[in-house]
Amino acid sequence: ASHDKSGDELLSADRISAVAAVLPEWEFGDRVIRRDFSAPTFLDGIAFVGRIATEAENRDHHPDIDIRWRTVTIALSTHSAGGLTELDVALAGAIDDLFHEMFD
Ligand SMILES: C[C@H](O)[C@H](O)[C@H]1CNC2=NC(N)=NC(=O)C2=N1
Repeated sequence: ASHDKSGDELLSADRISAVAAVLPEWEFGDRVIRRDFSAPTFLDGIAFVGRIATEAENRDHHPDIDIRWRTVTIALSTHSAGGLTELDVALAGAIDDLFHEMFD
């Protein structure tokens, strides 16, 4: 599983600043990152969430998901570490790629 020792180390402050530069659309909170995605339609949003779910299962790393009509809000944190780890960074990038692949 991806939650072995290497994936569960909390990101350093330097690493968080570097990550913020490569994930500009994501909002960095204390211990969590969050992004709102605006899908073309409600059903597109649901399909997007379906793809995210498969990606999350494949990685054994799961986002918190909120769906309000066409807006899908994704929040990522590593619960077992109590904050942000490389697992969150990797999944955020994969979700950004999915969104572009589906709707660009
Ligand atoms: C047993 C399983 O590996 C763990 O419960 C995983 C599942 N998915 C997870 N997802 C997230 N976001 N944080 C975790 O700590 C986590 N733990």
